Amino acid sequence: MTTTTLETGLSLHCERVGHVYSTPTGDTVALQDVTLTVRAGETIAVLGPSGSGKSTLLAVIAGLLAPTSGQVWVGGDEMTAMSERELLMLRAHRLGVVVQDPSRNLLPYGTAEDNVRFAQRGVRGFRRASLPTPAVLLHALGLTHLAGRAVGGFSGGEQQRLAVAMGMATSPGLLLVDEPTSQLDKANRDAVVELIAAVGRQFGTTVVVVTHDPEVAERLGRTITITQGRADDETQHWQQHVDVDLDGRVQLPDDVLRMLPPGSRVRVVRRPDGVELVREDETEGGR
Ligand SMILES: Nc1ncnc2c1ncn2[C@@H]1O[C@H](COP(=O)(O)OP(=O)(O)OP(=O)(O)O)[C@@H](O)[C@H]1O
Repeated sequence: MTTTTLETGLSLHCERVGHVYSTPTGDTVALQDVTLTVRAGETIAVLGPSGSGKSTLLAVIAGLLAPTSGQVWVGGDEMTAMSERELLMLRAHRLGVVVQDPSRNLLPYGTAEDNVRFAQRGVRGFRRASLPTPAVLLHALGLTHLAGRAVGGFSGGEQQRLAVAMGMATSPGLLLVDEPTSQLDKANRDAVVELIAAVGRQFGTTVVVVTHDPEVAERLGRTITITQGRADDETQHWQQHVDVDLDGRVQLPDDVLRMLPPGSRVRVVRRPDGVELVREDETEGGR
């Protein structure tokens, strides 16, 4: 039987992650209580304005920055409990990072193929044999026709696509991409976003894309919004803790109150493990 050592998508979970930058002029709270979950193989966008904490969050998930509070799990392993050596191994073999500004990811005098090969240089032994070849990666990013061309002359969109190919070169389980479209026109932006989503699907990779552009986020499926260091992960809303006060009252979360406005009538359905609140429509009200 042939066994494959290729990484399949890794799940990601951040639990109450916070980060404070301490400088001689004072502290900046960049992240506060960020809790989010990304399923294995899922592609998501982290959307937020400049200064909201997106790059800090990406650096924490990439293991490049230790959060000042909270925990991060990648593929079920607690990253925030790892030694430097373990983190190094995780970054080398299981994570792919594409930093902002594509040229910072590339060697300008090499060809596209050289660049991908260079990104694979650290992978040795039996794992090396199971990596996708430069030709396969360049094809996945629509760059086959440029494989032998020096990347110094590439357009912005071509450089960005190659940067993604390099991020995927070690066959990571989790690909982190920082602002992949900030320097592109609309047509190139849409093409790059579509290709990022497509390589995620093709290789089963979990992909997190940081962007300030709502149209980019929209094209990537699920969006986690980050504002002033706080993340709003809509999937977390499905499970939220509320307290029953001493008089037996419960303060419902705002989004639930929009479904069940104050004064509305609800049916309380008893379940073995709790209760369910079901809105009674006007027509059902008298039943
Ligand atoms: N090395 C640092 N030292 C001090 N403060 C920092 C540092 N890096 C970021 N910050 C501050 O932390 C906050 C979050 O910055 P971050 O770069 O994570 O935001 P961002 O959403 O990625 O912004 P941008 O899109 O402009 O890169 C900002 O107030 C920023 O000024």
